[in-house]
Amino acid sequence: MTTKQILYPKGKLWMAAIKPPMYSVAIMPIWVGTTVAFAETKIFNGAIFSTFIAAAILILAWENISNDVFDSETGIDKNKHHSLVNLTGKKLAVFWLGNLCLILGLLGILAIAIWQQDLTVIWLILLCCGLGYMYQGPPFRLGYQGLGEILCFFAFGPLAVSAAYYSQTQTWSTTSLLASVIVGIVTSLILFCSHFHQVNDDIAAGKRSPIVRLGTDKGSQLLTWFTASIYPLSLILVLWGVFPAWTLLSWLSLPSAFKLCRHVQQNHNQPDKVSNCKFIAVAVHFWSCLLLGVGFVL
Ligand SMILES: C/C(=C\COP(=O)(O)OP(=O)(O)O)CCC[C@H](C)CCC[C@H](C)CCCC(C)C
Ligand SMILES: O=C(O)C1=CC(=O)c2ccccc2C1=O
Repeated sequence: MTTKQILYPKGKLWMAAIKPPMYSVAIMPIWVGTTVAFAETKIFNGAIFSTFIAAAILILAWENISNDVFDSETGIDKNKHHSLVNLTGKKLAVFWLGNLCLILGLLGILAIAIWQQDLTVIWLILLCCGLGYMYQGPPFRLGYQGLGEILCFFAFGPLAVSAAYYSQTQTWSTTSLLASVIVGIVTSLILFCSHFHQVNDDIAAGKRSPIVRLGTDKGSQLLTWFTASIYPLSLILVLWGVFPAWTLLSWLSLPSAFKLCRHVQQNHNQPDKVSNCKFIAVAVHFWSCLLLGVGFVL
């Protein structure tokens, strides 16, 4: 048994590599776009919804698998034992597994486009994939410049939510666009949180993540402001009559939001303690988006 295996049980490393909780990030834009479409038009196509969810999961799998491949080339993942490339030692196989996921995911989206006899959805999702590639792939690697959160906001927010809305209705909606701002913000919070414990590795590999740029203290303050922003935003939209009152159910994510901000404020400069904050952010994302969608359906 190697030292690595003694310190990190293989099963746990594989779970960390596959990141099951992260896949709610792919599901929620489709959920929110579809529920807004149902609220406004009473249209719901279950086959399109389930195909879109499966395709979104496959596309996010591609993003994560290829992230391990591209990061293995810059040396940034040399201490990341749960990188698929480090776990298997088979970079090429991992690369093609990622590509297979992408092809299958895009075939799902193509099926929706053919169903609709309209290529709009596929163009929107190709744009999302382009942003995903630019985040990590050469020659762009925009995540290394600290631009990942902006790409993440547009990919999982306006683009993915509008694509889901369009896949049901073949029209556009201002309400869906406004809901997508909330989805985009909470998704970017997850990415922002993922940098706190990686500052040293990021600096060593030349990655200027927002936390490397700002420092962990200012980063924890910014996190609090952005996390807090989604609650008054949804309240204003309800008071303006844009969102139904039931969407305030998303405020039930407040306990997770408080936990996230408190945890990061207390531990921002202690990598071992702050490393789990990404998963608290996933809980904020999950509950706020799930309940926002429920609020549109009720
Ligand atoms: C792979 C992502 C983050 C991991 O970043 P990092 O390298 O810091 O992580 P490790 O420490 O684990 O190595 C997420 C990046 C998100 C990206 C900016 C945008 C992705 C767009 C998706 C491809 C779009 C999916 C659309 C779907 C919902 C239809
Ligand atoms: O592994 C990660 O850190 C992330 C993976 C991922 O798919 C994702 C998607 C959207 C926002 C953030 C993240 C991650 O942080």
